[in-house]
Amino acid sequence: MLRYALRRNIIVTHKPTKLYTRDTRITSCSVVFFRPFSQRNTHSSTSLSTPKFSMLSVPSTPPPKSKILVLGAGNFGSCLADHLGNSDHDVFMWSREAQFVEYFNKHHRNPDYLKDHHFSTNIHAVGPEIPSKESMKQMDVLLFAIPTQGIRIETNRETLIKLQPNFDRENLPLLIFVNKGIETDTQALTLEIIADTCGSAIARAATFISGPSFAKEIVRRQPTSVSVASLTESQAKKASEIFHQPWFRCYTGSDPIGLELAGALKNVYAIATGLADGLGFENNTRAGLITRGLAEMTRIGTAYGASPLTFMGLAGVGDLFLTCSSPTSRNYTVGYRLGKGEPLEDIIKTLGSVAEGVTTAKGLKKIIDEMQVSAPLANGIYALLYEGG
Ligand SMILES: NC(=O)c1ccc[n+]([C@@H]2O[C@H](COP(=O)([O-])OP(=O)(O)OC[C@H]3O[C@@H](n4cnc5c(N)ncnc54)[C@H](O)[C@@H]3O)[C@@H](O)[C@H]2O)c1
Ligand SMILES: O=P(O)(O)OC[C@H](O)CO
Repeated sequence: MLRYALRRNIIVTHKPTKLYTRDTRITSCSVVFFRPFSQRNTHSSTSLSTPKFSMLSVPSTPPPKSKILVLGAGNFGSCLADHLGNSDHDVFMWSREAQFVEYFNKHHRNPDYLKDHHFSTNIHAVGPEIPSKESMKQMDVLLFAIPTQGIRIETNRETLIKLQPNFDRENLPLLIFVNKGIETDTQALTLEIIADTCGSAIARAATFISGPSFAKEIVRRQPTSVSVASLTESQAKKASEIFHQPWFRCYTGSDPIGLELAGALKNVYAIATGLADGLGFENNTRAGLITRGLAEMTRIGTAYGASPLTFMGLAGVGDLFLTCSSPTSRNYTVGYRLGKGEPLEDIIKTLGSVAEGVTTAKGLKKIIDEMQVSAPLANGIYALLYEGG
């Protein structure tokens, strides 16, 4: 396990508010360091610091109006842009497609996703060029809603690489990430991808939001609760205030790694429950799979250095329960259609949207093999997707 940690250069610190670099000789070091695996207790929760979760009270005065740039105009990016626009912020939504930008600004509709929804007029679409240094300087918040991994390329990494020369490093905006996945080839979480591409100072400024949150329901103002975590709790609090509304509740914590892992792993277990449903198994089976999935993701997360309690919260069991039990989930749908006998390639081609569990299952397989964690469900899903069953 230590070998794994060193290869990946990830060490979880006991003080989650700081990021350290291992080797001060590497001045431009972009590696995020956490507590050494050798100091981790992989089975017991008692030695792990408990992230502080606090219920954020609804602010008595609305948060100041922020300038927010949302990167990614898919289901989740446009749904969150809508929520923020309706919360009176000035929202800019970047898309890499010129046609989208033109269409959205004319009709306030998304031609590809959430097609029935009329979006907030506080949103202005921008692109397809990568946002300039000047425009980035004016932003209080950058919200990344781009998938971790495309079918062939690492989409989040690609965007960060292009964007990073344009950051105003003296005056960083709040950086918020909502993607839920593990990069296939590197097995990196987003916090590591940010550190790799932009450096540890920018990784320190990152905040993560995760929890049971279908875009389709958020645009209809269905009450939704999410967890918000960053290495410094003040940033998580700031992000919460920007998003918080009576129908959109944010709970802050300080276990970004646990939150990220929970969000990524639940997608793999949703493929498993979808598969069982597609094969004709009933409620007992699904409940058993969700419960064993929760045990498995907690085991993997704990071995990774995350707090097991994070998996008991909104980003863990909350999102696992949602995703594993609803056909609204794309990951569940992939599993369901596999269970009905459709080939994976056809499902991916026709799904029309990302199902991060498919690529995450591949990255996760390497992680569980190297860490030697017992994960029969994740192994089974990997075998089904990539080894012909
Ligand atoms: N949809 C939801 O309900 C939901 C909820 C919570 C979290 N998420 C997570 O948010 C992330 C985005 O999901 P989504 O539902 O919006 O996906 P989506 O498939 O609906 O949209 C993805 C968007 O990203 C854009 N994109 C893809 N590759 C890109 C690249 N290289 N550069 C720039 N843009 C690129 C696409 O053009 C598209 O607009 C995923 O990690 C997902 O797990 C989604
Ligand atoms: O449609 P899915 O399976 O990507 O799930 C969407 C969200 O992650 C649910 O919280």
